[in-house]
Amino acid sequence: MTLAVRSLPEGESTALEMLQALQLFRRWLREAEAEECHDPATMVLATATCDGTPSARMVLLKDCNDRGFVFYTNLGSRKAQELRANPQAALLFDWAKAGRRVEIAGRAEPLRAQEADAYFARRPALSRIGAWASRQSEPLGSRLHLWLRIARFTAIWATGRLARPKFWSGFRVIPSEIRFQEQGGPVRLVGTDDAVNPAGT
Ligand SMILES: Cc1cc2nc3c(=O)[nH]c(=O)nc-3n(C[C@H](O)[C@H](O)[C@H](O)COP(=O)(O)O)c2cc1C
Repeated sequence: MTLAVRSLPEGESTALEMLQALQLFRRWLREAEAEECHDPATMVLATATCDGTPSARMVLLKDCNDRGFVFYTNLGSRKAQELRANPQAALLFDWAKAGRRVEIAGRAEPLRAQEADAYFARRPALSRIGAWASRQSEPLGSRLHLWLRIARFTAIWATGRLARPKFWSGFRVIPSEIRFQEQGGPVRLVGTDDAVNPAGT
């Protein structure tokens, strides 16, 4: 049973409503961090080609502020190529233990280089090496080839020169609609009176 859904269709939502929805999302994410066995920042990202052929995959949410939802990827990947051609995207968070789901639709914008640089610099060394070594969405020639690339970039990292590759960056999904769903258990209010309709709509 869906207990609470808040839908904010483009054109009908006010900026204030969207800020409240983003606040509620961050609260649910914090609560999921305490409850879920899997990483609650895991989300499904759906994209589509210009002719509407869809595709979906898991990615990790790396930031959510009042401007939207940020993830990082290889810019040669299928998802990045599709988003550059068609910025419409959908995200889905599934927090099974809490019986909560959040569905988001919006437009993906590439991050500015400075923001991606700052995030890349904060990543653990192995993740930075992985970003250089991985040719995402391309068939892996052989494991040996991948290991050789990892060894090569580990050696470069050891000299302290592993800046963000130009082919790796992030996108921010700016939401036009956020739908909150809560299932099962006792009815509980899941947001401010304005942000969420507990009766479900
Ligand atoms: C739990 C999980 C988290 C993932 N997070 C990311 C991520 O943040 N960025 C990314 O590019 N790929 C991530 N991946 C890999 C993608 O799901 C996907 O296989 C890869 O990015 C290629 O996708 P594409 O060819 O559709 O672009 C993740 C996979 C899993 C299972």
